[in-house]
Amino acid sequence: MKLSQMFDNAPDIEIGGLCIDSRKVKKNDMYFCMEGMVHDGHEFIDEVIDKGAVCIVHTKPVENTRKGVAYIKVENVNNTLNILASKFYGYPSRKLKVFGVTGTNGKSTITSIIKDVYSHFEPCGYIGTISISYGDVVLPPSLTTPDAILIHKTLKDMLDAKMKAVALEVSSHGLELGRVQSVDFDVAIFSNLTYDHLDFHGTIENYFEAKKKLFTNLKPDGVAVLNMDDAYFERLKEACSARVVTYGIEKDADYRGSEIQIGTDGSSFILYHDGKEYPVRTNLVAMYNISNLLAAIAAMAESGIPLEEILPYVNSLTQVDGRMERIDEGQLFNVIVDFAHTPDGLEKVFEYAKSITEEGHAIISVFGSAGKRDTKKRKVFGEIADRYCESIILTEDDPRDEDPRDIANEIKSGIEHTNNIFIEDRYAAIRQAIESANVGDTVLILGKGDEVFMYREFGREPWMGDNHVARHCIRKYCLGLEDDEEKL
Ligand SMILES: CC(=O)N[C@H]1[C@@H](OP(=O)(O)OP(=O)(O)OC[C@H]2O[C@@H](n3ccc(=O)[nH]c3=O)[C@H](O)[C@@H]2O)O[C@H](CO)[C@@H](O)[C@@H]1O[C@H](C)C(=O)N[C@@H](C)C(=O)N[C@H](CCC(=O)O)C(=O)O
Ligand SMILES: Nc1ncnc2c1ncn2[C@@H]1O[C@H](COP(=O)(O)OP(=O)(O)OP(=O)(O)O)[C@@H](O)[C@H]1O
Repeated sequence: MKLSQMFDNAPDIEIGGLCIDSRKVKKNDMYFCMEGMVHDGHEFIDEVIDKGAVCIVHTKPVENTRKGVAYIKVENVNNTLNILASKFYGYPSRKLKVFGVTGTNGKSTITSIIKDVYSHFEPCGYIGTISISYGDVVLPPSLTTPDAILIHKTLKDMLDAKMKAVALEVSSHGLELGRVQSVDFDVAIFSNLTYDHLDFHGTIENYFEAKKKLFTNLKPDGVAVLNMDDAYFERLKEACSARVVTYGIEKDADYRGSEIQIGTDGSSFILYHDGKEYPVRTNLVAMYNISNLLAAIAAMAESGIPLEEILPYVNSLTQVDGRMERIDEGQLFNVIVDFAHTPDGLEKVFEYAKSITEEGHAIISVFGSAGKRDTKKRKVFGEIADRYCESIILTEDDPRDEDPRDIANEIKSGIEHTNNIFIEDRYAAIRQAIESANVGDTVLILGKGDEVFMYREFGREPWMGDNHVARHCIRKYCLGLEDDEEKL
């Protein structure tokens, strides 16, 4: 695209690509000087020109301008980036049905359900914590919500691959840092808001204000799908200029789940909508997943897919890796791997574990808490686990440059009654939990979900994955089966 098509009175330079990171700049790129928390993009102007950038978008004065390079001074680099990223890739979000999901917990689950079910009607892609995926393409995730350039580029690639819709996870960081400003959302879904990310947002009020942006920026003919059971429902509803549709379990929502039966391998409930009753059977378990499912059902139904056609598919949903993932190798106790890493997530998973563990049997949990992230939640994790568990094994979870033992001690400060030990090595901790389980017990391995890396002081190190380790330990140490450790 020519620079003159982007800005009035700009020279006719051909722009090959857009870039916000000097380390990734290519010849003929346009570089946007973003001011971040650590660096100021203006620092890298010379470097990017040396690498072949032909246009610099900036706010601060630039000394030593160079011939053959266009300098575009703007009021706000991020706003310009968002407008141009969408334009450069041909406004792809306007041509796709875009489902945006935000909330503290449940984003990956709700988007995965939408991608899974909606794909039976029209090809649907996914962008989020787990991956970027569409058609046969599965790419590793960048961030939960990537930067504006990657989002619009990916949406264009999805269009080229004949996708008609996309389910996009929208994190509070993504909203606060303006990564989705020019995404044309059709449906905005809210799961819940509880304590998280206060290291970044400072206060829960700021955190709410960030989440709210998805709804205040929603186009008037869009649909906001809101959780009526959540404490922030009323405030969010007031902030919406688009049509609001509600879902819930406790309140009389537009899509209401009731008479809910939760089992170990599936659940059932009655869906009440528009004066009609629909019996629903799903392979999802845990009460919070019924809420996630209702959100996804409401979003798809409001997009024009009849409920009668959606519901048959919710009993064979693809397992979302590491989210309430049941590990069953034929052992006589429950093993669940889950991504719970917020107080509310932990509480909900323990509630479910309690509901499936008969009186007289134990809940054994293995978890830690991430280094250099939201340190206040550590003690709270201890307090929650203390209320539900018979045994707690504290271990490493993305320690970064903190000592996992110190993190464990902070968690320990919330544990008053329950037996607990610290085993630094996560593999050894999982093995210990599995070897100590008796018939009828429930082992919960929490915090890392499907992640196959561990953040240490030097960066990411490969991690075998909680689900693989759990499966291996059950086979090897409980069932006495041969298990190829190479496969881990
Ligand atoms: C807190 C946060 O979100 N930080 C994001 C932010 O970083 P920053 O402000 O520190 O950027 P910076 O390093 O100061 O750099 C400023 C600018 O200079 C550029 N730069 C920097 C260095 C250099 O050598 N050359 C260069 O051009 C950078 O590309 C950037 O454009 O802008 C960067 C560029 O877009 C992001 O990569 C970075 O995400 C970091 C990696 C991150 O870990 N973010 C996490 C916390 C995040 O966003 N998480 C949410 C989900 C959270 C959840 O729900 O769990 C997500 O959506 O993934
Ligand atoms: N509706 C919900 N209410 C409370 N907790 C939930 C809910 N849905 C999921 N969880 C918990 O949160 C964990 C993460 O779920 P999920 O990945 O769907 O959320 P997320 O919002 O995408 O989180 P992240 O962005 O950190 O990946 C689950 O493993 C579960 O423990």
